Amino acid sequence: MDVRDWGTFLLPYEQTVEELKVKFKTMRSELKKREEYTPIEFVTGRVKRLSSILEKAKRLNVKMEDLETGIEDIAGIRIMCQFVEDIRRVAEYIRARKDLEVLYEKDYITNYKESGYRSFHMIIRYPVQTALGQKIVLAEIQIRTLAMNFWATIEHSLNYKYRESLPDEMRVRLKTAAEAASILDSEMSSIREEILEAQKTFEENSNTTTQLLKAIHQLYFYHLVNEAIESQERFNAIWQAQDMDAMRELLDHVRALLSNAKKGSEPDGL
Ligand SMILES: Nc1nc2c(ncn2[C@@H]2O[C@H](COP(=O)(O)OP(=O)(O)OP(=O)(O)O)[C@@H](O)[C@H]2O)c(=O)[nH]1
Ligand SMILES: Nc1ncnc2c1ncn2[C@@H]1O[C@H](COP(=O)(O)OP(=O)(O)OP(=O)(O)O)[C@@H](O)[C@H]1O
Repeated sequence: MDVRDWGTFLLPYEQTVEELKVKFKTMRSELKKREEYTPIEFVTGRVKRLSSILEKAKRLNVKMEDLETGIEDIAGIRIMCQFVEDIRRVAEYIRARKDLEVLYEKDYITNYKESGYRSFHMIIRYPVQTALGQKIVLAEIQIRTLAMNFWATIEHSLNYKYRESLPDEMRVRLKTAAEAASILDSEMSSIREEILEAQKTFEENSNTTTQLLKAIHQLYFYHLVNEAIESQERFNAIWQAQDMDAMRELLDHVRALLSNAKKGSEPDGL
């Protein structure tokens, strides 16, 4: 292949990387709007450099005419997540998509590599629409946490610097660093559960408070002015003490008053 042929060979891969980046960045903003929390922190992508494709083809004994099937990561994107749990969720979203097909997965989180490398990989078939019609290309999606990414980026640069001859001592220290990154991820996961729990309790408490204030307001409509004033005063005291059990009790009490009043007469203005 001459230089011009390489340019056209890489075109569908460039298009694939651009499209996949847009799709997963869009997924990030959509999930943020829908659920206020997104498992995707950020997305990157790259087309493998020519020298790297040729070096890999040589290493894996892939013939030039078999590059499209023999090298699966010419197009690659990387999805970074805050927590390990998010990786499984993102993988589920990818499996459910109709615009790509997952060929196979490599779980380097459960089965981390000898180097200490951790990530979840998916090799996909992606149909890209070119001027000459549809072309199906292979692409790699790497999903990892911020800590895994930090480790892999440093390790990649060190390996690049030392080529094949990374000193043994360095290799061992990198492995230990990978363990440390994994512990960091576990720590963050346990904090995540606490945060989610706190958010849930906060939401429930805030719902009770809102319902109680609405119910007290309704007492006026039923001319239960004394009860409304008394409930408001009790609410103020409970609010000061942040006693949620008392808040729920008061809500039940006010609801009972309202239900009795409703049996009697229709409120003014309702
Ligand atoms: N930094 C770092 N990245 C790795 C390591 N192992 C795998 N990767 C990344 O994951 C990609 C796919 O790795 P593998 O699943 O081993 O894929 P492969 O195509 O069979 O083999 P290689 O790409 O030669 O490693 C690599 O191209 C790297 O981007 C590692 O030990 N360190
Ligand atoms: N799927 C991917 N998404 C985003 N960036 C990637 C992806 N795979 C590799 N990269 C990054 O692209 C750059 C070039 O990597 P390159 O493809 O040459 O090597 P590699 O994937 O690490 O190795 P290999 O040749 O063994 O596949 C590196 O910074 C690497 O971290």
